[in-house]
Amino acid sequence: MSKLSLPKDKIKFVLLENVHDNAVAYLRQHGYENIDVHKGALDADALKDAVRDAHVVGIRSRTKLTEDVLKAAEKLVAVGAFCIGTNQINLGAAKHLGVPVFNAPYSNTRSVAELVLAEIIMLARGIPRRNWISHEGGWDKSAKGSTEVRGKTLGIVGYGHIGTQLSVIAEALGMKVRFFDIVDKLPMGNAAACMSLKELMETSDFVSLHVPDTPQTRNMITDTELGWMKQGAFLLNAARGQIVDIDALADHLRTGHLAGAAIDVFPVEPASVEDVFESPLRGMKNVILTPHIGGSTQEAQANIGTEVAEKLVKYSDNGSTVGAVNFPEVMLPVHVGGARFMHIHRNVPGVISKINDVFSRRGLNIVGQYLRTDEEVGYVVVDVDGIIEPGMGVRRDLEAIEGTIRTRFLNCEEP
Ligand SMILES: NC(=O)C1=CN([C@@H]2O[C@H](COP(=O)(O)OP(=O)(O)OC[C@H]3O[C@@H](n4cnc5c(N)ncnc54)[C@H](O)[C@@H]3O)[C@@H](O)[C@H]2O)C=CC1
Ligand SMILES: O=C(O)C(=O)COP(=O)(O)O
Repeated sequence: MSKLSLPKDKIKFVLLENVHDNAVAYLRQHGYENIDVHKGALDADALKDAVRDAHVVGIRSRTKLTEDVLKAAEKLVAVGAFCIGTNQINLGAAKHLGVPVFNAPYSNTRSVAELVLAEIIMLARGIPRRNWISHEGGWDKSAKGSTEVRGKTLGIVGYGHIGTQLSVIAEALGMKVRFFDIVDKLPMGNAAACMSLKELMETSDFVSLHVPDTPQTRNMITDTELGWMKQGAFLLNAARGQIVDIDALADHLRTGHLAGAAIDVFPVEPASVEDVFESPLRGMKNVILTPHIGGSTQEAQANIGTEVAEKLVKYSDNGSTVGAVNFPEVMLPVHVGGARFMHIHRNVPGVISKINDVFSRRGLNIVGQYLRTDEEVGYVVVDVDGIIEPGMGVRRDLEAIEGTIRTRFLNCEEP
C-alpha cells in the first residue's frame, strides 16, 4: 500500500448533513478510520470549529463553504459535495487554496425527474387542493379543472442531465416537450428547442426549471417572465430557490393567472429540522411544497455516498482529480511503487522547468509527468525513479518555487 504525505489514521474526514452510511463504509474499507459524522448542517461559527483540523470535508446542499470557512480549515486538501449542485461552495476560493471539489453529477438525476413528473400529474388533476379538502372531511368529486397531461406542452428550462431525463419520461406519457438552454443541445425524442425563454414561457402548459444557480440564473424568473406564462399554466422549481422571485410567484397564484405550482427549493431554507419553514406560498391550496427532497431517495443517497467517497479516496491515495468541478482534471495510471509528487501552483510562467530542476539537480529520473492547467492554477504530478532519502529536501525546494500553493507526496519518507 502507498505511503501518503500523512499516515491514513491522521487524515481526518468531517462529514455533515447526514451523508449516507455508504460513504463511511467506503472510507473505512480504504483504510480511513478518522471520520467525524454530523447529522445536520452547522452555522458558520460551529462549522469553522468542526472543520478546523479536517483534511477532507463532505457536505450536501445546505452547508455554506464560504472563503472564510475554507480558510479556517487550514489543513483542508479536498471537499466532497454529496449532491449535484456546488453553488454552496466558493469554488474559486477553494481552487486558489489548492482544494479540489468533487460532486456526484448523475446519482440523483432520475430521482428529481421522477418527482417532477409525478407533480405535473398531481397539478393537472388538482390533487393538492382535493387532498386538502378530503383531509378536512370534504368530497370534491368533479372533473372541473382536471386534465390529462397527454397532449399538453411541458417547457423545460435547462436541458442538462435532469432536464433531458424529464424530457424522455414526459414524452412517454404523450406530452409535447419544448426546452430552452443557453447551450445548443441535442433534443431527445421529439422534443424541440425554443429560441428564447419568452417563447418557452408563452407556449408551455407546465414550465419546469432545471438550471444551476449561477449569476445569470439568479432571479431569472421574476414578475415579467411569470407574466409571459399562459393563463392557467403551472410552474415547477426543483432547481434552486434563488432562481424564482417567490413573492412575484405568490402574486401570480393569488390572482389566478397561474393555476398552481410545485416548489422544492426556496430562497431561504431552514437550516435544520427544528427551524420553522417560512414562505409566502404556505397555505396556498394549489401549491405543492416539498422540503428540498428532489434528490432524497434511498437509491440516490446510497449511490452518491459511494461515488463521492470513491473520488475522495482516489485523490487522497493517488492524486487523481478526475471529476473535480473546480480544478484541472488529471487522470493518473494506478500508482505502483516509486515516489510520486503532486504540485499545485498558480499558473505563472516557468514553474514546470523549476520543478524538473529540483529532481535533475539530485540525479532523480522522472518516469512520468502529468500536467493540467487552467487560466489560474496548474496541477502537476511527477513520478520519480530511484531512492528518495529522507531529508533530501525535495519537498522543501518544491515548496520554495514561486507560485506554489500546495505539495503532497506518495511512497517516500519526508523527502
Ligand atoms: N431539488 C433537488 O434536490 C435537486 C436539485 N438539483 C439542482 O438541479 C440543477 C440542475 O442539475 P443537472 O440537470 O444535473 O445540471 P446540468 O449541469 O446537467 O444541466 C443544467 C443545464 O442548464 C443549462 N443552463 C445554465 N444556465 C442557463 C441559463 N441561464 N438559461 C438556460 N439554461 C441554462 C446548462 O447549459 C445545462 O444544460 C443543479 O444545478 C441543482 O441546483 C439537482 C439535484 C437535486
Ligand atoms: O444534488 C443537489 O444539488 C441537491 O439539491 C440535493 O441536495 P441535498 O443533497 O438533498 O441537500
